[in-house]
This record gives sequence, structure tokens and C-alpha cells, in this order.
Amino acid sequence: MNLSNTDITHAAALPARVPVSCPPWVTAIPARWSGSSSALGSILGIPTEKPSNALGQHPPPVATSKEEQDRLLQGRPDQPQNPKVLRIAIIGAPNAGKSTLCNQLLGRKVFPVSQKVHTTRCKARGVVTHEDTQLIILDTPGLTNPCKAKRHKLEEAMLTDPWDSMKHADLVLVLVDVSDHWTRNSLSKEVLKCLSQFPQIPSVLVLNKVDLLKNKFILLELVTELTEGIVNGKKLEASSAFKDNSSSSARSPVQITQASSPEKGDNTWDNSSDVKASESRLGTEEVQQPKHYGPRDLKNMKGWPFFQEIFMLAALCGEEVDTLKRYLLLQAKPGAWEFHSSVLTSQSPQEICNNIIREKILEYLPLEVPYSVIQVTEMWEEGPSGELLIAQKLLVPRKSHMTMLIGRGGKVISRIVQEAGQDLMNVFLCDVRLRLQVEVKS
Ligand SMILES: Nc1nc2c(ncn2[C@@H]2O[C@H](COP(=O)(O)OP(=O)(O)OP(=O)(O)O)[C@@H](O)[C@H]2O)c(=O)[nH]1
Repeated sequence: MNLSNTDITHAAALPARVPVSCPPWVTAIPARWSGSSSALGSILGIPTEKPSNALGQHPPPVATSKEEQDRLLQGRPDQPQNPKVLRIAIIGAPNAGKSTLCNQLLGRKVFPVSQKVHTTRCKARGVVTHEDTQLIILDTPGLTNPCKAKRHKLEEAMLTDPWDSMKHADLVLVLVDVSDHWTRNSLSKEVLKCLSQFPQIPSVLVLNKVDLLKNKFILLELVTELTEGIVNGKKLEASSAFKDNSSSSARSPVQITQASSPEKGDNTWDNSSDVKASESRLGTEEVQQPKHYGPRDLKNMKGWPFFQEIFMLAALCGEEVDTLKRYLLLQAKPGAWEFHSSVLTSQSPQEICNNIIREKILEYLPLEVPYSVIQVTEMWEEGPSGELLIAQKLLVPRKSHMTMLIGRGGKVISRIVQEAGQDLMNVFLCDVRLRLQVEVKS
């Protein structure tokens, strides 16, 4: 079915001009929704993102055409004389918040995020360039196993990409969702396998979604379990020296002090941890090196005793993300940049757009329904006033799916158009006119 003549004019009440207070980098003027001959369309307000990220940087806008993006990707990096670089793989169970954290580190949303698992379908790179340092962040699909992949009909890439990312990483962040009662007490076998396969790569434990914890005491227990009581070669001794039990923030009720890291002036534990573990060092004993664990060893392991740091944060609201970012910048080693400083992601503009629309479909359609929607881009053009005109067809296998996707009176699809359009404006920093059309795949 074609949704002809079901125009929804969301923009009627929206401002037609960028307010004077808009940041100077907003160059395009949002146009009005001008109606369409088919499906649903929307034109939305102004980019709403923060003008700079936690380190006071302005992340570069994303190219709006594939040609421009290719030119940027192929161009020589504009690196300074003594460049530094760090490639970071972010791994963890599906839904741990990997893409949310990537977006926060980048300062702009370029990776899709949703409440449903397996939002990220393949690896993608994000780039943070800060002064002489480039962080290359490898967002990966949630680690899963072949059985689950088969059950959910996941692409091959979803099994292999996290491993591929590890091969290219200088450091790995292992993300754990501390609000998930089922998974938070132990690292999954896939994560442990990944870590033990690459024992030479320094690893950092990141406890995410701390904002959702009512009782911060649990963090102490989790740290002990997920690290097997050892961090950076030092034994942690749990102490119950909690000072307060605030639940509203990721900020520490108590802190971990790590007396044994003389080279780290600004100790990350002090800044980022919610738990205080009074810690007894293994003294002058040598820091144990990670070994290659076999499947039998891994079977009995719940945590990884070779993390070099622990961070506790709330990626969604950006709490403590700047602390982690600063730490990552400090870990960078001398090396050539991979990208020009105006590159924010290796994804093409079309990939970003597909992912953003898919994210909304995942968010608003129930159960397995979103996974069967096929997206076909029918138009990607620059309009007469420099706005980006995008039209996409959404093919669904059944009429019932189409009814769900459109929603009563077009409510669902118009919401998808509106939110995706706003996100696209925030990514490309220009006016975007998005049109979606739903059809049953014949
Ligand atoms: N409350 C809260 N929610 C969070 C936080 N970080 C992420 N989320 C939410 O968790 C859900 C999953 O986040 P994603 O970033 O898509 O997770 P992911 O690990 O990339 O997921 P996959 O792509 O399935 O592997 C989304 O609904 C996020 O909004 C956080 O710090 N606090």
C-alpha cells in the first residue's frame, strides 16, 4: 500500500529560521515541510546538539555526500609533527551501551542506539582528534555466540566484527551494564574468550548505567567479581567505608584510592569510581601478565584479573565520560594519525542515515518485527537551498507489519520521521527533509 495523500505536516508550528542564538556553525535554514505526493514527510527544527563536547571541542560535521566523505577518508591526515594515536575497541554484551558511549566520546550521535539488542550490525569507526592525539574508536556489535546468532538470524559480521576490532586495537574497553541483574555479576564467556585471545592488549573495565542503580553498594561487589579482586596487579580489599548512598548520580559515594600508581598524577579512580575499596597491594610482587586461557580455564572464570583501570559512568547522560576520555588521550602512543582531523566517522552518510532510521524502527516496533524491515534509499540529493533531501522506502514482509509501522492515523511513522529527521540534522548540521514510504514487499 502506498500512503498517498497522507501527508502529515509536523512543521507547521516549527520556526522557519534559525534563531539568532544558534551556534555559528548552523549554516542552513530549516525549510518548511512542503507536502509530498507520497507517504509521510517531515521537516524539522534546528540542530539541538550541544555546541561542544566535554573537552570543549567542536566535533566536525559529517559529510553529506559519499563523494565528499570518500575524499575526506582518502585525504592525507593533517597530523602535527609528533602525532599520537590510540585505537580503542569497545566490546561487551548486547545493549551494554557501547554505541551510547561511542557517541558521547565523539561529542555527536553517529552510531545508532536503541533499547533492543543488536542495534549495531557491523563494526564502525569513530574519530576523536584532540590537539596532537587521535583516538580511533571501534564500535562493535554486541558479543554473541553462533547459537544465538543463528536463532536471531544475525549476519556473519556480527560474530566476526568484535574479534576483528580486537586485532586492530591498542586498548580494549569492556562495557558492563550494571543495571542488568542477569548479566552484571560475571563477564560473558564471549568477552572472556576475546580478552584471553588477545592477552597483550591492555584492557579497561567500564561499568555503565550507574545512574540506574539505587544502591551503589552493589558496585563494590561487582568490581570484586568482575576483576576477580585484582586490578593492575594489585589486590583489592573490599571495605565498607561508604560515605553516602546517593542514587541520583554516577558520582562516587566513596572512592577507590590506588596508592600504587605513582606515575598517574590525576588518578582515574579518584575521579570516576563510585566505590571505595581499601586496597592491599601485592606489594613489590611482579604484576602478573595475562596468559592465554584455554576453554576449561574460562569455564570457571567470572571476571578478568588483568584490567588496568576501572571506570564507572553513565554514558547516557555523559557522566564521567570526560574522565574516561582524558584517560584515553593519555594512553595514546606516538604514531601516525589514520584520518584527517575533519573526519568524525568512517561510515558513509547513507550508512549513518540508514542506521538512524533503523534505530527508530527498532525503538517503536514490537518484538522481532523491526528486524524484518528492509530499507531502500530512493533519493539522496541536495535541495535548492542546500538542504538534504532523503527519501527511503521501508519494505515489510506482511500487511500487519505495515499497519504497525504506520500506526493509527500515521502516528508511528510520523514519529519515526520526525525523530530521525532531527537526528540527521544534528549529524549533518544542515536542514534535512526526510520522506519515508512503507510498502509490503511483493
Ligand atoms: N539509563 C541509562 N541507559 C543507558 C546508558 N547507556 C546506554 N543506555 C541505554 O541502553 C540502551 C542500549 O544502548 P546502546 O548504546 O544501543 O547499546 P549497545 O551496547 O551499543 O547495543 P548493541 O548494538 O545491541 O550491542 C539504550 O536504550 C540506551 O539509551 C546509561 O548510562 N544509563
